[in-house]
Amino acid sequence: MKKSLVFLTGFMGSGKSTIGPLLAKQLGYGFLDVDELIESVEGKSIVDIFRERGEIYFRNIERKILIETVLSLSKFVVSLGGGTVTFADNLYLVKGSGILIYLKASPEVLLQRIKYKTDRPLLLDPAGNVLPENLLLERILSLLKIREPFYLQADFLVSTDDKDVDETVNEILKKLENKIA
Ligand SMILES: Nc1ncnc2c1ncn2[C@@H]1O[C@H](COP(=O)(O)OP(=O)(O)O)[C@@H](O)[C@H]1O
Ligand SMILES: O=C(O)C1=C[C@@H](OP(=O)(O)O)[C@@H](O)[C@H](O)C1
Ligand SMILES: [Mg+2]
Repeated sequence: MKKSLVFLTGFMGSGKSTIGPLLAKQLGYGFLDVDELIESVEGKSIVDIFRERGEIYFRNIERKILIETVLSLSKFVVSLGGGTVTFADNLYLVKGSGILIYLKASPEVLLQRIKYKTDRPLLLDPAGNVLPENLLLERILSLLKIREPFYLQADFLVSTDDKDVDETVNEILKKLENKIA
């Protein structure tokens, strides 16, 4: 059966939030970024939510928004957070409602894309500072090891390492042909 909901998953920095709106425009679909919705519902940044309430609180909000708002959308591209499909049975809920695409990037490319970013609490030190490059790469490698088995359950993956944003969008469009309503 053809679906009308497209989800982007992948590690932090893989490009979900960048590619999502461009893909939606090409498909004539709406666009939603789960992290942006969480920030607007909570009235604070992801960093502040993690700092003030902790990761489990964040995961429960993320899951509630997924179930109550996101899964019933139609003709939407949804950029998930990098941890969404790794928590509880979110992966199965997502796959049951739409097409899941894994935006894959190598650890080295991820490192280059995220090394100066301060908006991802899981990549900061306990004081909230950016990690030095060697420790950041270690963090990426250890998280990827746990998470990639989840990402690999996507309907298909697109490698983004050697592509610019437009090439990535075009490859997704090609792979989605005949699969969506
Ligand atoms: N080929 C590419 N695809 C996606 N993002 C890229 C690419 N090359 C560089 N970038 C940059 O990498 C970052 C990806 O961040 P973002 O889209 O927020 O990722 P995510 O939402 O997956 O964490 C952005 O700063 C984007 O400009
Ligand atoms: O990987 C994760 O657990 C997270 C990824 C982030 O989203 P991006 O993948 O869009 O950076 C955001 O949801 C939060 O910081 C947690
Ligand atoms: Mg994002």
